[in-house]
Amino acid sequence: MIGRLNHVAIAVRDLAAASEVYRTTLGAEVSAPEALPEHGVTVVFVTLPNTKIELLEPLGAESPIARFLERNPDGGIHHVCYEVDDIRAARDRLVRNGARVLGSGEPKIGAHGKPVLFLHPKDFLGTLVELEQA
Ligand SMILES: CC[C@@H](C(=O)O)C(=O)SCCNC(=O)CCNC(=O)[C@H](O)C(C)(C)COP(=O)(O)OP(=O)(O)OC[C@H]1O[C@@H](n2cnc3c(N)ncnc32)[C@H](O)[C@@H]1OP(=O)(O)O
Ligand SMILES: [Co+2]
Repeated sequence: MIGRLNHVAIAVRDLAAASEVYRTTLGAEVSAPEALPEHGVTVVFVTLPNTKIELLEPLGAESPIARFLERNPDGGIHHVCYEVDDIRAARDRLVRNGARVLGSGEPKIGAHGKPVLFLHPKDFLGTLVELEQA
């Protein structure tokens, strides 16, 4: 069911400093920051030849990454995102198999303008999983 690895997300406290690490120290192409209030994050994407790295900074009091950063003050890998051909069919199959879909269960539009869903980390080996419509 899952296809390509779309991105690996890293939660950070300071997006400008994190972007500089990827741009200058690692020599990568880093996008301009984009605020996504509906997701409670500001994001930049690092483009790699085979996938992307998503750097996330909390946005707003209700950010879903706030507690993660309290537990991991230096930042850390927050989620992996896999592409699926049909996100609603994937969700229905996962729910039938007992996985927990986070939030309302309805896909939201993600950072690439495509529908996304999140799956509970406790159901996937301690890793938060994002699904994105291919
Ligand atoms: C940029 C837009 C979009 C895109 O298009 O790419 C994005 O990526 S948005 C990214 C941010 N959005 C989300 O993460 C939405 C889904 N996330 C959530 O709903 C919450 O973050 C969460 C997964 C429910 C966790 O919320 P939190 O407040 O941290 O809950 P708890 O403190 O109760 O944690 C419960 C339990 O789960 C462990 N946990 C939490 N986060 C992670 C994580 N990222 N990876 C692995 N494990 C995680 C946490 O440690 C708790 O475990 P125990 O202590 O053992 O109970
Ligand atoms: Co993501």
